[in-house]
Amino acid sequence: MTARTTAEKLAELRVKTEQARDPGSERARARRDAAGHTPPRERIAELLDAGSFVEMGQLAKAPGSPDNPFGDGVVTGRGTIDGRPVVVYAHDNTVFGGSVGEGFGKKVCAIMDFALKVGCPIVGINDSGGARVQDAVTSLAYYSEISKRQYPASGYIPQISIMLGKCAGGAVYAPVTTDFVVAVKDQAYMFVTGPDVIKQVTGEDISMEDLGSALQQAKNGNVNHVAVSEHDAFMYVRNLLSYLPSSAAEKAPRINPGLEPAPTGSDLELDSIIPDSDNAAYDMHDVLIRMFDDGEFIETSGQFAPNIITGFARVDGESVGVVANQPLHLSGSLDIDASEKATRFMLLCDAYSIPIVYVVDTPGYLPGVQQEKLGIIHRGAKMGYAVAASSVPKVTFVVRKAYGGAYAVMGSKNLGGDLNFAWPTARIAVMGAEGAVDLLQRRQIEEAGPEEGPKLRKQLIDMYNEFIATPYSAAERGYIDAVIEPSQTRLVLRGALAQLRDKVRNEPPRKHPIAPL
Ligand SMILES: CC(=O)SCCNC(=O)CCNC(=O)[C@H](O)C(C)(C)COP(=O)(O)OP(=O)(O)OC[C@H]1O[C@@H](n2cnc3c(N)ncnc32)[C@H](O)[C@@H]1OP(=O)(O)O
Repeated sequence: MTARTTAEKLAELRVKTEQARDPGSERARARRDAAGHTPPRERIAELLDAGSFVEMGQLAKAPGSPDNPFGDGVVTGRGTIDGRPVVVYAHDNTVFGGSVGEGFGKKVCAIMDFALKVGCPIVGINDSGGARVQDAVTSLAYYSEISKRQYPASGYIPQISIMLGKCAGGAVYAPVTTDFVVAVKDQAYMFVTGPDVIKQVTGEDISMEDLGSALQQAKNGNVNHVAVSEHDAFMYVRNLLSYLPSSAAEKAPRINPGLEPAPTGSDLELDSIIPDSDNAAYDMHDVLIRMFDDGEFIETSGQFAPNIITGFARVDGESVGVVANQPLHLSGSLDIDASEKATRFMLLCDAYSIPIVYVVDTPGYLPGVQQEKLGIIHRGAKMGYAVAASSVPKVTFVVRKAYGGAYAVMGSKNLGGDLNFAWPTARIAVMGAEGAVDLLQRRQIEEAGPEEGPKLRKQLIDMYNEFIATPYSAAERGYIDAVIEPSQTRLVLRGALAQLRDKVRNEPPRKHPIAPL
């Protein structure tokens, strides 16, 4: 064979690179274009800083046939978001349906190893049918290899999944093992097995929409955020990453510190935000946007357990995680879903050294047969575990009700809150006035007769609210550090977190604690 010239070798490289650019079959690409979906490299380009993407493994192929397409169903590489390094992969649905084969698996494992080495986030853009059926055990082996790497990555480098297509099997299990899952409405579908397999196995008829739409999966907690378009998903993830450190060895970036150092008109509005009536609802978001820098709050898992709000904001430029009750849903009570949502969020904040701010207005854990049957005892207990387990600075504001066990797990000082404040509108007690009076003074009320009984009950309720369920009995005992005017909240929080910046907690020597049942 004659030696080829340098020019010929360069030409060969150009041909291969061109073939690798969009390597799916014409039919598969036409199907993608007709669905209005974008190719993986365009998706990556939109997510990352312009021109920052450097591809790794572009010429990888599945073994077996020289005709196998380049890339093997996934595009992998590195780039930057807001100038900070990230590793990224995007499934190529036009090659074996974006399923995981040997070349694919090796590429994803290689960039995961790379991210672990340099300590930077991994963002996965998912559009895949899961394990490659024709590859049998090889694809299962590589899914396991990927999962194995998710473990050391967990809590060390942020892992984020963006769902942009119909994803099944491992292509949903791997994403839910990451820190955040973002799915696009009317485009992303997630299920362990699709409608056809379900029909075959159980005989149940269900549409793709009802089974696995982004909205459906957001309601059960599989998805943290539903985006309205691919672009929206990428912008959400860029924003989300700005609240997180590149790795647990670093701090999240401090952005625009020093904003509004004196009370503002928006602060003053907090003084009239709590309704006079105990049972009137209000939107906790209206409180939150007045507590943090620039009125910005990025919510996570908004559609799952909306009775508790979780998300990120900034205080004097520093990232904080927020856990707040939402009186608009279930009166802000804690049910199983709320407990699991808040638990996961607190442990995530703790892993990335992000302080936690609690904003409390909850009548307690949700009573009910269904909740008990589903195990609220052990599932609800997780929340207390997470508060105690989190060693990051924790600052709590009780704005209205803090009743029963929910008082304890919403960042109480007794369970590990570092600095705890209450508004004068706070009611801190074992239970609400009605319940307490009916439990303790039932006989007295009955003896007063049908005329006087209800009047006496009302008097006792008023007395309980006036003298017992107040922030002052907690302040007297040191469980509340100060009762503050609501309009002071933003600046008090700023001062509290500045004081707690160097907080350290020494852990006892052990391998790891064990979460409640
Ligand atoms: C550990 C695990 O992951 S186990 C789970 C294994 N995966 C599965 O059971 C899912 C199998 N796939 C499916 O159910 C469907 O393909 C869906 C729901 C994901 C997508 O459905 P549709 O959008 O209708 O796409 P369609 O079924 O036509 O698939 C598109 C192409 O991808 C291929 N493909 C999809 N999934 C896979 C897969 N897992 N392995 C290999 N090829 C696949 C299809 O054969 C098809 O190829 P073609 O273009 O040569 O015809």
